[in-house]
Amino acid sequence: MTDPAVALPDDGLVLAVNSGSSSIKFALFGPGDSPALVRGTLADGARPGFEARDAGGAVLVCQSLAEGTPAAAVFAGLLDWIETFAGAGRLTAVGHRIVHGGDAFAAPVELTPETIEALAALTPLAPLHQPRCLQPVGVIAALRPGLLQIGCFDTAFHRSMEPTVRRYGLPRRFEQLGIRKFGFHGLSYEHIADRLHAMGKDTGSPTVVAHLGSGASLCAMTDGQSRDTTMGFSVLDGLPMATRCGEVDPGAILYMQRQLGLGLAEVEDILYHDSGLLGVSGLSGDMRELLDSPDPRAAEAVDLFTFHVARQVAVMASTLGGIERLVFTGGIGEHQGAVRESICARLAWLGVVLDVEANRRGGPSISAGGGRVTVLVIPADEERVIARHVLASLPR
Ligand SMILES: Nc1ncnc2c1ncn2[C@@H]1O[C@H](COP(=O)(O)OP(=O)(O)O)[C@@H](O)[C@H]1O
Ligand SMILES: CC(=O)OP(=O)(O)O
Ligand SMILES: [Mg+2]
Repeated sequence: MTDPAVALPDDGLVLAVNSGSSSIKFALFGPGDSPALVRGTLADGARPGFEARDAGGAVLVCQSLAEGTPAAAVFAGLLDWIETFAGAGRLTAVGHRIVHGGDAFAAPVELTPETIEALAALTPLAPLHQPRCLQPVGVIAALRPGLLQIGCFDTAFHRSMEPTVRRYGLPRRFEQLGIRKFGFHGLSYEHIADRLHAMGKDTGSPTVVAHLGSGASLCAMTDGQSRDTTMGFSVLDGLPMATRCGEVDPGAILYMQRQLGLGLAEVEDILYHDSGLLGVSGLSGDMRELLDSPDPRAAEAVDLFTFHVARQVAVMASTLGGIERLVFTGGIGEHQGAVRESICARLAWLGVVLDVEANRRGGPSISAGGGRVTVLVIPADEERVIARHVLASLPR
């Protein structure tokens, strides 16, 4: 991107906003590649407000607002709090996770009216996510005109995938019309690649990273680059997720429409909002609630999830020609030892052997000595990658 006309002062701060399907996470960073000073979550809708904690996890602020408070008021509260907490004028730039960069956006970009319009035009490619990512950009632009905002793309990390990996078995003309695998969760995978490098790990080793959160996908990685991923043209493909279906025979979708008479909007709603863990259990899309439930349908939904994760790990290993390392990240990957355990049990044939005690403690290394595959748990930190991209784009 062209250099924005803003430099980061020595006491400048960058706000990173990570808008996901089930949460908006944020973090504040100072200059240099150091951990966040403040982390928090923000919500609009039924329970609007925000909460922020310091680096040690102590609550700094917890602001609950009346139901129905618009997002603009919640962000206004956050920006005001940052000024009170850090001092007026220190916030120099805001970085945003933008889920879809399409073909045009391969690197972080300044969010101007023109680029925002181009990104909004990609909404049909990520109808659930793109508006959620762009809303805070518009809100902050209105609240703080002139504050530099930069977009960082989930899709960008996967541009290293080979043409054969990206291509679907459709007539060529559809590929020319842009129907191909894009892949998502790229900022999370970039963070894992950075961490593996910083931990002194051999990044050449064939590695499969499992980002298991509300949205879930796998990435096959070597040399810090994506070689394959389970999500595709849209965020529906691959693993069953909290409310999204994952891999489904396209014939079943045609059947729903032609034979069962469901309309397009109805089918779209089912695939994005009513499928996955929620759809199969009929109870919840939240893994914590399913693991706590005595209902057999909850166990069936968890089984479907671990079955598909293990199955797709083998698919990723096939692209890489082997697997030497498996990394768990994301809310489920970091916090649900029981889910990791059943995924790893299904992968024993690949040489995955878990150290049960280490897995209970949560890692970072959770594989047993004799296994052929090193298994790690590394916390997701898309916010840090966003902040690093923002800092790299500011003139010194
Ligand atoms: N501290 C935790 N303990 C147990 N499970 C958790 C925890 N945090 C998140 N999860 C699980 O992770 C999932 C949400 O993951 P997360 O990565 O936060 O989602 P997203 O970023 O996609 O909004 C939920 O299924 C939730 O049950
Ligand atoms: C791409 C995607 O699925 O994101 P999230 O996990 O935030 O839903
Ligand atoms: Mg997330």
